[in-house]
Amino acid sequence: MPVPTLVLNFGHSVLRSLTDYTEAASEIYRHYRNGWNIVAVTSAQGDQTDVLMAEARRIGPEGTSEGGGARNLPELLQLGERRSAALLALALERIGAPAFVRQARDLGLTADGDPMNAVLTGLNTGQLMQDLKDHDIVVMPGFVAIGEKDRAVLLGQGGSDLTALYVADQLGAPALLLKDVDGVYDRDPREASDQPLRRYGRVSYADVRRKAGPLIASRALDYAESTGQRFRIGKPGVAGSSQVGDVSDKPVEITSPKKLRIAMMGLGIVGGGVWRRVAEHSDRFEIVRVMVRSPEKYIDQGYPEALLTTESADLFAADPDIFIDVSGPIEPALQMTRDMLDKGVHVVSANKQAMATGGQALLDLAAQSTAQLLFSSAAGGGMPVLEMCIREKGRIARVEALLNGTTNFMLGEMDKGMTYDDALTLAQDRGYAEADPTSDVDGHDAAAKIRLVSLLGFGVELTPEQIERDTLAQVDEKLKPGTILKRVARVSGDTGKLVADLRLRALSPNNFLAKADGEDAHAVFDFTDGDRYVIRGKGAGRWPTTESVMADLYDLSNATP
Ligand SMILES: NC(=O)c1ccc[n+]([C@@H]2O[C@H](COP(=O)([O-])OP(=O)(O)OC[C@H]3O[C@@H](n4cnc5c(N)ncnc54)[C@H](O)[C@@H]3O)[C@@H](O)[C@H]2O)c1
Ligand SMILES: N[C@@H](CCO)C(=O)O
Repeated sequence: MPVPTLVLNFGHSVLRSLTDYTEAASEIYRHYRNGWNIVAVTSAQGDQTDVLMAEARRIGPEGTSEGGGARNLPELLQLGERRSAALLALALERIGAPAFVRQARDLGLTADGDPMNAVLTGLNTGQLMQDLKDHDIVVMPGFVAIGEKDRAVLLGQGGSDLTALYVADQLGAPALLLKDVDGVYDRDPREASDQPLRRYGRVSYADVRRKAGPLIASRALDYAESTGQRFRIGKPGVAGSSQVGDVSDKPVEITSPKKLRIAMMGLGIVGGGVWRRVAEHSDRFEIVRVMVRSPEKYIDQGYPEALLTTESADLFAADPDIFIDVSGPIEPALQMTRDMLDKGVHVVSANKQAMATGGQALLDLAAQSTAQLLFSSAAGGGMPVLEMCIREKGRIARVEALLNGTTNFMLGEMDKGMTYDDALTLAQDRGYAEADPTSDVDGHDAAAKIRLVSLLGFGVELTPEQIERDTLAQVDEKLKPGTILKRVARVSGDTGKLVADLRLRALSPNNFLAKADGEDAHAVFDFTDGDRYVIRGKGAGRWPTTESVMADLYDLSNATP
């Protein structure tokens, strides 16, 4: 079965500053981890199109305007959307999400008529489907298509909404247009009024025109109505949205999400990343206390002394809604996780050793608690391997995966001629390795992740001793000419008999796992019905791991009334 595709459009209103591209990448990642392939269509940032237009007026022929007068104007004006696509792809790359930029020409997106207001006529859906199969996420500029004589043409005002709706329609995929409002309201939210604002769950094309004219370009709305296409309008990071179609429901008042109080343990590579990203979302989250071993070290780095503590009791006393564990050792992390769940505090953990040791008993405790236990970042870094396990449990026959970023990175560097020691030092410098990196090289780290895959994907608890493993010291004896060496985690079987190991395997260069570069993580899931899914991401590092923690935080925020 092909992976379902979702088309997202990032409008001008959500691409105002460079930071907004980070938010857009997060939005894409959250959908990707939920099992979607993504086509992300970009608008230009802020007023980029106006800036380009002003340049054209200065340099171009007399009479150059949005209405026409210069045949080469589309070549210039398309650059805003193309720049946006490249920036978004870079933001995705930073968090380790797979991303491939495609231009209208590559995808055979064609249009006819007025070069400033052209009408879309075709898309090479076969090419786009292939790109999605190969890369999972395709980023493309909106607003531009290829017209007569292979020249660029533009789609008029709000053209990227139209691009997204057209592409979604051609693929038979759902579309979500992302704006700075989380749906269609009964009046423009910018208008001052003492009446409460109400959002539509479902809203008709006619009501969108009547109540929310500036929200979506009329050409895009006309296109959807003429083809009977339903689509959603929403806001990055917010679960609620409005579905545009034939009918309207009664709009309802929406309350803003409660600001969640966070107590955190650990402020290292991952903790430092989480701190910064949470600070960018001060409307949704607030860090109220952080437990570290040596506060002086963090005060020197500029963290506020008043928030730091060495005492776990202070974290409980801070009355948090969420406990984030980004420490390394099993204890006190595991006991604190249990105690927090007992108190009804949600837990987000990156601590794979604590989660694997807690095992089924910890999951049972969480199931009895009013709070949730989320630990997506504990395995695979930014690769959503545990999400896939949870989603597909009961259907999985075998998982093959690269689950340790440090060793994958080291194998790549050693293959290029670096020594084992230098490769390990570099992995540590880049923040991939554990505090004690023997855990990475001897397979202890990957074994904990294999235990989490077994637990969530197969419902089986394995002990570390049940996982046979090769250490990285065995590289020379395993390498074969013409092959690529990877240390592959493998889990297969069923609840009756599950077999798991971690082996250095000499793979053919065509093998999907062999194509993972550097700290990349790849995983192949084979299902009992013969289906196969592959997923990718970065297996380690500050930003990919932070993104995974942030996605768990957003899930909690969106689920909290
Ligand atoms: N670095 C990565 O790429 C990555 C990826 C996924 C998961 N993880 C996991 O995330 C966690 C943190 O990793 P990191 O790379 O940030 O490690 P790090 O060594 O950079 O940071 C660990 C932090 O935990 C603190 N800490 C440890 N024990 C503590 C205790 N008892 N009380 C208070 N603070 C304590 C340390 O002082 C430090 O601030 C680990 O469990 C790791 O396995 C790391
Ligand atoms: N040290 C771990 C961090 C991610 O869990 C790795 O290299 O994979």
